[in-house]
Amino acid sequence: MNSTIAITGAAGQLGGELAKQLGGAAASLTRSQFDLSDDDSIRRVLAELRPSVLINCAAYTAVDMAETDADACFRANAKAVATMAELCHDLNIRFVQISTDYVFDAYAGIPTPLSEETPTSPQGIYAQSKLQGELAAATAPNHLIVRTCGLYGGGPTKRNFVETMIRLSESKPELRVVNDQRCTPSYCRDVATAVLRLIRQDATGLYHVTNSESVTWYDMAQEVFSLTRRSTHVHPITTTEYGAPAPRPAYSVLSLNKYAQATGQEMPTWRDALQRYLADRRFA
Ligand SMILES: NC(=O)C1=CN([C@@H]2O[C@H](COP(=O)(O)OP(=O)(O)OC[C@H]3O[C@@H](n4cnc5c(N)ncnc54)[C@H](OP(=O)(O)O)[C@@H]3O)[C@@H](O)[C@H]2O)C=CC1
Ligand SMILES: Cc1cn([C@H]2C[C@H](O)[C@@H](COP(=O)(O)OP(=O)(O)O[C@H]3O[C@@H](C)C(=O)[C@@H](O)[C@H]3O)O2)c(=O)[nH]c1=O
Repeated sequence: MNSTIAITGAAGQLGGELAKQLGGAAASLTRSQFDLSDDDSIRRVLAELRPSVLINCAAYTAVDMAETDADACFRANAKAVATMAELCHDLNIRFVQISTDYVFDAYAGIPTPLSEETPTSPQGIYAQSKLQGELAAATAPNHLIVRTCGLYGGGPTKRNFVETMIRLSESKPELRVVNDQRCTPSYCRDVATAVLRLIRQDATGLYHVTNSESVTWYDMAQEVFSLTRRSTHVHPITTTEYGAPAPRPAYSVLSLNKYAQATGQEMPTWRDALQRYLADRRFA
């Protein structure tokens, strides 16, 4: 086995950022090289590559489309993860699986940041497939599962809330954005740095890693337009009014205490991260 860190989904937001930060130490695998729907390709690539670490950033991430595409979503986000976990067991590879805040939903009483011990309650197809992927990943003896939220990064060609807001504002003077979902949208650069820190510390088990503090998507949209000096008017609406196909958590702010205790590091705030992303993007 060599010291290579293999990254799947390398053409995606987080995979691309990890590849950038790892440089030559990374074996970056895109969909054409590592297809989650093809077990044989997964087995062949990992047997040939024999990396020391496999970071799986590849996933079916189209949350709303998943509601009517369950088979493909579960094949990518659960079945393929089980295959990877089995191979990581057999080939003694450290398995790093990325998961989501959407595994949470209902909460009772006053919302407080959700810890790694908080019971999960995934509602939509995507969310359920990601929790099944966590359970599969945990069968690998040496596994690290990182839940994150609201990823953005990689510049204007990537699909995420920040880029969607910027793109829509170019053709619409007014937008309607939900104000009843609170979470912590996170800059891929900060999440990638934190994931690599956990890997270097030989951390195992489940960790929450997002930027810090929390915001509603409505307030996030407002901040995007304030920082980009756009006059787009944002109307606060409810999740019901928005009417997206997939259910989403009303509150999925993740507690970062376990990460802070393990690394001695505090994550940058979502506001600081957004400012840096938009500054970096201007020159992207
Ligand atoms: N985006 C977010 O807001 C959040 C994401 N996550 C999780 O983080 C991880 C990374 O997400 P993110 O970087 O945003 O995702 P992206 O959607 O940016 O990238 C996902 C990558 O996976 C690849 N992919 C999709 N389907 C397959 C498949 N069947 N076989 C091989 N590759 C495939 C895509 O390839 P291609 O480029 O060819 O389409 C893409 O490059 C995922 O596990 C996701 O569930 C967790 C919380 C929030
Ligand atoms: C584009 C848009 C979205 N919204 C709402 C929909 C949704 O509730 C919220 C976020 O919208 P998006 O569709 O951009 O993001 P969404 O696909 O919900 O993002 C999710 O991606 C997956 C992969 C994850 O794992 C989650 O952590 C989360 O980041 O904002 C509006 O209210 N108005 C809008 O114009």
